[in-house]
Amino acid sequence: MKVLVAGGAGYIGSVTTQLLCDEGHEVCVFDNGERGHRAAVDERAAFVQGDLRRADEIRGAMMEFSPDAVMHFAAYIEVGESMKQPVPFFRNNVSGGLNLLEAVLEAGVSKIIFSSTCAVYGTPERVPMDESLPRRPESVYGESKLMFERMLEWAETIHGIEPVFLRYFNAAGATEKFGEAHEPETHLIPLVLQVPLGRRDKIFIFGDDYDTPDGTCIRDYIHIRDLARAHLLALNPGTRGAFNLGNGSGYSVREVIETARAVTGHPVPAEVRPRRPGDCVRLVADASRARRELGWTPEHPGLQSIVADAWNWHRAHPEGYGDCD
Ligand SMILES: NC(=O)c1ccc[n+]([C@@H]2O[C@H](COP(=O)([O-])OP(=O)(O)OC[C@H]3O[C@@H](n4cnc5c(N)ncnc54)[C@H](O)[C@@H]3O)[C@@H](O)[C@H]2O)c1
Ligand SMILES: O=c1ccn([C@@H]2O[C@H](COP(=O)(O)OP(=O)(O)O[C@H]3O[C@H](CO)[C@H](O)[C@H](O)[C@H]3O)[C@@H](O)[C@H]2O)c(=O)[nH]1
Repeated sequence: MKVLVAGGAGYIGSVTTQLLCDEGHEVCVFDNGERGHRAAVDERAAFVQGDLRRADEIRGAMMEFSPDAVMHFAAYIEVGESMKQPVPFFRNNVSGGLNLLEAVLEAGVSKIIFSSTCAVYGTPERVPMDESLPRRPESVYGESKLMFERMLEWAETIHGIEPVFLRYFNAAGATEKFGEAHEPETHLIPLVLQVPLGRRDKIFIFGDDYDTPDGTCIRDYIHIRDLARAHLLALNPGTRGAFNLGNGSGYSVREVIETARAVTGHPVPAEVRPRRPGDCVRLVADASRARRELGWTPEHPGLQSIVADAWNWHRAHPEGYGDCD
């Protein structure tokens, strides 16, 4: 298939592009390079530098490439930043998304696979979390993702497109070629690994007084290879709707740090700091629907292998992609 990957120079988009190319799909990455890296675009894919907030740029790329399907990763992603700067988030994630949707409809593409998030649920009423939970985001980031889900739902009703919402839990890990290089980095696993890399002295634990066995927050870390595979499965005709993507196992912040110690052989000093505003105590996926309807089974569910893959990539790329953006 011909697949246009918006945001394909970023962390999850780069690995998905790699897997699409491995499977023989023809890929065009559309990315403005603001938060991604040219070096993260698989050399087998075409690359168009463009910004979703410029309707003509995405329309031009869509018309020129004429894809069978679109994958939409391009967004601002950091919850804390969204609570300080809501307007740029809505501008990018909602208005940029709308430009993409308009171009999709104009080009007659029916399949769009959207990178959504467990943040659309807000604090869950129950854990593990399935797709029937109410969507009540508690951040601008989550709200912006929900707004785009709703736009796609209306486009499905009115225009008959086939939207797929893949609601990721915590993306982690790497392939040999591509890994996580956000600037600034806020995610736990790459930050922990910066300690053995000699780039920071210690890791801060944001709160150890939560109602969990060791007092620290629990997350469901999912390997990006598994996330990328879900995108390929979602290309199947007829697949539509929302799918939670996680392993269904929760690990605490302390368990992640312990795992990093075991993987790297470094003592990784840790210091407890106050809670980070907006953190939920426990987010764990019930991904039964993805297993049942996509035929998706995570192949790298163990935290140890997720952290080991991230560590191998960071060791090989201590400066990330080295483009210092
Ligand atoms: N990383 C996670 O744990 C996680 C969890 C849940 C959902 N998600 C979602 O997955 C998607 C990918 O996340 P990621 O970690 O790979 O993020 P990322 O920042 O690494 O990648 C996003 C890419 O989109 C590009 N981009 C952003 N705005 C753009 C625009 N207006 N026009 C063109 N390109 C633009 C950036 O340059 C970057 O290459 C995001 O939509 C994010 O909300 C991520
Ligand atoms: O230096 C750090 C960094 C993180 N944490 C803790 O580690 C856990 C995981 O934090 P991350 O920042 O790695 O991930 P989040 O769960 O906050 O964020 C994830 O889920 C969000 C939605 O809730 C967004 O989708 C986001 O992009 C995605 O990575 C949290 O309890 C956080 O407080 C620390 O203790 N120290």
